[in-house]
Amino acid sequence: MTNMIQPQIPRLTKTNYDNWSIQMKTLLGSQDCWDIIEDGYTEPKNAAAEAALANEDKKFELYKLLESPPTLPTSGIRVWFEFNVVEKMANMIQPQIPRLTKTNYGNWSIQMNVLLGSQDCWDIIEDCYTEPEKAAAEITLANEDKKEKLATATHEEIVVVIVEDTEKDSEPEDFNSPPFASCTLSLYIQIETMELLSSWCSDGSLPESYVMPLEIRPGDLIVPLEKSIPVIDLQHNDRNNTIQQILKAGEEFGFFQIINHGVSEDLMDETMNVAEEFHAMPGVDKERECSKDPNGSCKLYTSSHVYPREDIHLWRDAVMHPCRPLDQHIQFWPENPTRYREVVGAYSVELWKLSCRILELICEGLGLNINYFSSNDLSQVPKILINHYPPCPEPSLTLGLFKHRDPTIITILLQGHINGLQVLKDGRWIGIEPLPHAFVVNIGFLLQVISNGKLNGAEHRVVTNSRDARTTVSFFVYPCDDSLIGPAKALVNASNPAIYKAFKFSDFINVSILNHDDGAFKELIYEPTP
Ligand SMILES: O=C(O)CCC(=O)C(=O)O
Ligand SMILES: [Fe+2]
Repeated sequence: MTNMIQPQIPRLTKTNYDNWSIQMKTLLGSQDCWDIIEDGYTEPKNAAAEAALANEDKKFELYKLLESPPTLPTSGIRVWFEFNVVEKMANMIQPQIPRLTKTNYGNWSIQMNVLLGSQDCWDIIEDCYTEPEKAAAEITLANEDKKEKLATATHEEIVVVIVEDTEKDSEPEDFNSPPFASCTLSLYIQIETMELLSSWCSDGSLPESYVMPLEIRPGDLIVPLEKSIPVIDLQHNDRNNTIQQILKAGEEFGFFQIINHGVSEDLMDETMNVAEEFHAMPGVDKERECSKDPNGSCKLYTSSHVYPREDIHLWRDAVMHPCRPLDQHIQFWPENPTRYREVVGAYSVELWKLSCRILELICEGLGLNINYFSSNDLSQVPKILINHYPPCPEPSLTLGLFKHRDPTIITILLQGHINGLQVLKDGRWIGIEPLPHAFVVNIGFLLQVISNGKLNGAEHRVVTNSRDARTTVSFFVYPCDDSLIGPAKALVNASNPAIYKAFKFSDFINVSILNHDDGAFKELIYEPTP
């Protein structure tokens, strides 16, 4: 990468690491790129990396590792040559990137260009990117089996090797085994592994990287399970009364539970069963089941979307995929457990109807047209997120999810029968009691903005426990990417001015995913002009 900025870069050798890294840092730092790299880079402590640094001959073995994927020390991340570095960098900026495949290079490269270009990074990457015609790249791209093995190998560390065409290189070439005859190793990066939590958590330890700073640890405090979160009966035949209850709960808590909501109890139970069965499968199988879409719409991850960027990890695994229109997405969902598509498909259809019904009630209560969402280019694209929080050896030290507001319009949660969800009310955490066959509904931050602050996209978090695994299914009601979100015009006037700026949803979601603190949200509040 640095070669394109300044061709005279020092080459990494066994003796010059410190000096080399300072120069690299200065060089890339001057292009505002170093912090992107730093997160993906770990000191070369790992045995494979050390060995390679200590012994020039070992470089050749690194190439060999890449030629024989089963021995590549990797775990769970698709790695192949420089593509993966580009993908990884893009992932840090925006997790919704398409995955490079044999057939989508043109489209992929345009999207990467836009994505990284927006961060002033593309021109740096471009020169280090090899067109897939080149032999080394072709071999990796052409062999889907190898990719599969790379993706599912379960060693502890990953070594990514960036190869560089050195035809013009004047140094003697001692790598003479095709297809690497014209390549030298210029840099290698060791990336922290992204092994699913459920693949190793039963060893009884809580690694340091899961220990939260004191101020956000849940501690040993017993949080009361509050009856005060309203439980609203949707069969109540006084529609006005139902609307008033929803608005009041949305203002005071941002959360409420609903019963008699019309979704069959059997379907709720079956959905929970397949969700649990999915997370109980071996990691390799989960990876395979979530890799059916070349554009990567079905995402399996651990902790958060941006695991490689995290200082601290969360005690959860997750799978997320879009679910509407169903016929455009269902073919990319897991086929195992065998009833996954049938059950989660039926569940998505029912939850879609339920979300429309709740939004209509809310619109009516706010004084908006009941078709506000469908008629304002806010057509919704819901996603299913299945969270899994395994039993945790030290629940007082870690979290299943950080305190956050959902970046949605609303969220409807099936939380099963295990406690864990807590909402922040007047500076105090209160637990949301699991009620059989109820749904937990919460106001998303987008609806807080649309309602101009009347409704509360409340902060919530998830704590773990040492006894029971907890699986939950969130139905996230998102607007489409290019929706413009801002206070509804009907709710704003001279005596009630807009308190939020309008923003494009896609701009917002990228920032909010990367910042689990409130920064992204605060940015959107109008500072009154003096
Ligand atoms: O798992 C839970 O209880 C809550 C999940 C949640 O807050 C989320 O997915 O945003
Ligand atoms: Fe949430």
